Amino acid sequence: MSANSAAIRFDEVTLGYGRRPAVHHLDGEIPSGSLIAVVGPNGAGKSTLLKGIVGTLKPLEGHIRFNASPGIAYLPQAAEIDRSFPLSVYDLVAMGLWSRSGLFGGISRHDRTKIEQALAAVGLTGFERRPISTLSGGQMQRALFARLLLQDAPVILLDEPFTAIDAKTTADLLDLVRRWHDEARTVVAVLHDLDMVKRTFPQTLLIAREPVAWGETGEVLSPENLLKARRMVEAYDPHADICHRSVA
Ligand SMILES: Nc1ncnc2c1ncn2[C@@H]1O[C@H](COP(=O)(O)OP(=O)(O)OP(=O)(O)O)[C@@H](O)[C@H]1O
Repeated sequence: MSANSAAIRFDEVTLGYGRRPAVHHLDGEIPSGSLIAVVGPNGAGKSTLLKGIVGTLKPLEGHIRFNASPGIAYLPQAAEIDRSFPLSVYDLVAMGLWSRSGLFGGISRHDRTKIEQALAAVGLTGFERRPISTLSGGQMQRALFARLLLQDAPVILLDEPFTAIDAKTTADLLDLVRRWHDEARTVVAVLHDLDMVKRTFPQTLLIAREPVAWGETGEVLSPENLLKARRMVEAYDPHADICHRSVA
């Protein structure tokens, strides 16, 4: 992927449920290799945006386009992950290889080494046989990051990856995010901790059912923009139909 090309391009995208738009007037691009935070009030449409990028939600209007062969690794919000599923930590992490080896491709010696390395990278060596239902929230998030490591995708989407995660685990996992950025992967993370965003994410998209500001984090997270975003979400009509406002 070339340095300044768009990893993801939005053409006047509307995303929603049924015919109700949740995010609209999304027009712009995320350059390849970006480390970008998506922030906004509750209900602003952040998770909806990630689902649109992953493809689990088809745009009601407009198009989302990718640089050739996107390859997306996606970490949903913790609440959306079923931890009662009878799966060991090892098998959960090994699932990261499926996109390339296929479900029945078998695990080679080389794969085993990679799985062990991923477990070591997140500090879970020794947890291989543990059922995921017995992990703490932080340990589960470490296992999910190990799976992301194995997916080896050029685009990584993280939905509130550090919510209810302690400082040590957050610091360890943020190191992996920085490593992905250094490897020129495109990382898009939904976050609520604005201090963390300012410290770690050079780019930010502030969203309130539509983009409010998009660009350098320091400029985007101004008190004026944050106030505007809050007012826009509060004023949004949840029963509104698709809006065909033209983009001037
Ligand atoms: N499956 C669904 N069906 C109908 N409406 C939905 C669905 N999922 C989300 N919505 C609505 O879409 C809007 C945007 O929700 P979304 O979860 O994307 O917001 P968010 O910015 O991620 O919020 P939070 O910070 O609270 O996680 C909300 O009004 C929400 O109620």
